[in-house]
Amino acid sequence: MLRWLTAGESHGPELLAILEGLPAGVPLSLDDLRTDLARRKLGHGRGARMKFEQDELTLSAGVRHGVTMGSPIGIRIGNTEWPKWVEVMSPEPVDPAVFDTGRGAKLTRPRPGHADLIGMQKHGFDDARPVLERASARETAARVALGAIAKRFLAELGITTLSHTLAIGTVRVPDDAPLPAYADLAAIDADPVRVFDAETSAAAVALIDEVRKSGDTLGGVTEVLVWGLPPGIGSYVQWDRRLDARLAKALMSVQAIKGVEVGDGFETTRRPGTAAHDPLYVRDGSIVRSSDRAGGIEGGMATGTVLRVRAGMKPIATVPKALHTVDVATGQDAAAHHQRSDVCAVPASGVVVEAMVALTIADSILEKFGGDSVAETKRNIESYLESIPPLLRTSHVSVSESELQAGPVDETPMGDSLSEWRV
Ligand SMILES: Cc1cc2nc3c(=O)[nH]c(=O)nc-3n(C[C@H](O)[C@H](O)[C@H](O)COP(=O)(O)O)c2cc1C
Ligand SMILES: C=C(O[C@@H]1CC(C(=O)O)=C[C@@H](OP(=O)(O)O)[C@H]1O)C(=O)O
Repeated sequence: MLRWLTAGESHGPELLAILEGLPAGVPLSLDDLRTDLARRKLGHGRGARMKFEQDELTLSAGVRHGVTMGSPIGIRIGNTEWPKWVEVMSPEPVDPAVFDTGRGAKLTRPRPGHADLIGMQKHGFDDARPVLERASARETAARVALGAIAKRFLAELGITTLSHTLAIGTVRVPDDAPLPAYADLAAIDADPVRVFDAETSAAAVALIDEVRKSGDTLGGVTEVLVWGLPPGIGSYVQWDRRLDARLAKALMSVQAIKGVEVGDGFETTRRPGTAAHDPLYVRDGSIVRSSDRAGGIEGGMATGTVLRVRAGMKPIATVPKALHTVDVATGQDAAAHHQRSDVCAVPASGVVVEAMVALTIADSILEKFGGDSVAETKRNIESYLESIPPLLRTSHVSVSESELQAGPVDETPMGDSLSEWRV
């Protein structure tokens, strides 16, 4: 079992994270984590803080000479903004005058859509500061660092993960646009909004600029793709073992994510059964699917084809054209608290969602295959794949109906396709 926790406030000294249960023998460098931390800060529409705050990374435990040891991994990400917040966020009591003006002034005009008001009710605060400090998506830096480790482990098993932006506000990648391949990751990261379609990207950038000028904010949709999964991780036998349920929980836990779809998701509900599923055929010695509508999960288990999940993010709640609220210090109508903030963080949310998918998949892999070293996990996967009876073996690549019809009559004996697996 893999487990992980984070701690830390948005303007505190640092974020902390612990990852426990990762096998020994996973090669891991600080640069693996730094690369993903840098990806999370990018995206047209991010606020000023992304430009001046650095993520000061330390790997404090669990890694020796560039390889995991099987012990808990400890991560520290220093907030370089901390010197400005030492008094406001001090763990020791400070002069109460700090709370009269400036940074320390009490926040009593809760932002609709953020955690401010309910957090104050729940914890008995007369100031939204302690709420927003932890509700803030600054915490996602810690999750992305954890996810980078999970991805490194998965890469050792031949499993690769990619995220990309599908929609920003009303601008959306056309339904018939081709899916990106893992090789397209660098191009996606180089795009200002992480969209794998030049026309859609330009339209999304223009929309963000327009919305920024009008003092508004935007949400959107991201998609994560995972290649190389062994079939059968997850389970149909109990609600909390289902892979789709675990992914939905992981994705919904990301700040501002309001919806999750697996495969064609809600679109599937509008189709008849004959056009909603992925029919099976025999091709080149194994069972192939003629489409990928299910997104690589059937009955709560990975099918072994590409996994495809989507996360929908609501628009940023700190709207510059401030929303109507109430000043809870006076009981009067007011405009919601607003300082700097992101206009659109959908590209960054994709990197966060990708991290949560990687952690969830790594956990499911370890649940089925175990292993105290990555070599042991690998062996267990290989022997499981070997044990699948020839007539039950499936291909991890789908082939379209038209290709299947055009193709030659298949003479390959069933079960000869195991070499396709990249473990
Ligand atoms: C990467 C990322 C960046 C975000 N940046 C901001 C921001 O600058 N301002 C803001 O008000 N909300 C921002 N949010 C969203 C808030 O964290 C979120 O709206 C808040 O936690 C309440 O949403 P919830 O109801 O889903 O928890 C961001 C979210 C993510 C994932
Ligand atoms: C700091 C990060 O995101 C922050 C997430 C966030 C929020 O309310 O979620 C609000 C903003 O913080 P601030 O109000 O201090 O400008 C973002 O900058 C980050 O992603 O590293």
